[in-house]
Amino acid sequence: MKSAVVVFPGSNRERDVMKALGAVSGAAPVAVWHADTTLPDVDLVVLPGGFSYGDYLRSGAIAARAPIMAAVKAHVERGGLVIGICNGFQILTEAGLLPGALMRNAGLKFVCREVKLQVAATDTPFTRLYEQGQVLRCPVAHHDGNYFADADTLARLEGENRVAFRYAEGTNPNGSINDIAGILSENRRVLGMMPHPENLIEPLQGGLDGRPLFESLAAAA
Ligand SMILES: NC(=O)CC[C@H](N)C(=O)O
Repeated sequence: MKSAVVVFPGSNRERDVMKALGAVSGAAPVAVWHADTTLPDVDLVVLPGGFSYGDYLRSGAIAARAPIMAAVKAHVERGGLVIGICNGFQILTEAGLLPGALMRNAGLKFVCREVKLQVAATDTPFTRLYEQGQVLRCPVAHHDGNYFADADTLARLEGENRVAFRYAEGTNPNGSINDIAGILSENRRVLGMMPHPENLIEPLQGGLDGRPLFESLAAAA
């Protein structure tokens, strides 16, 4: 699987996700700078976690207008795979590539802890190696993770089975509507999620629950 990881000023999880992709797929991802205007020929584009442009204006709002994003949109239009993790999810909603918005956490505090995630959809290139309903451990670290969408959008997401992950067992850390932790685009090739699967891919990190996501991608591409 060929992949590119977009680095913005203030990204801080790009190394984690590059390591996860390299370890699972055997191919080192290419780092692409936000000011670049073209992507290399890749199957997967990753928008990593962090604090792009210092989270000024709104988390992800400035990054969504960075020069590289036109190439990311063209990649999506070609049916390419994209995953946005945490700040990457915020960037995808701000860019209009996924519906809804990530608001300030309901508790108005930054949360950095482990949650439980339930796999809500397995017919996706990101989750096919999980079991439907499987509960995973996964870390979160954010202040703007409170997913919101209007009633029509929510009905559509639920009706089209586009919720990939939900917070499980009362662990919703941010007030997200319907316990939504991650959603898919209409063609199921773009995933945005707040938790960090790249931080549970080897025993040294305390678990392997994030690994099947990267293995699913490696098998899909
Ligand atoms: N870990 C992250 O990607 C943080 C995301 C975002 N900047 C927030 O705090 O909401």
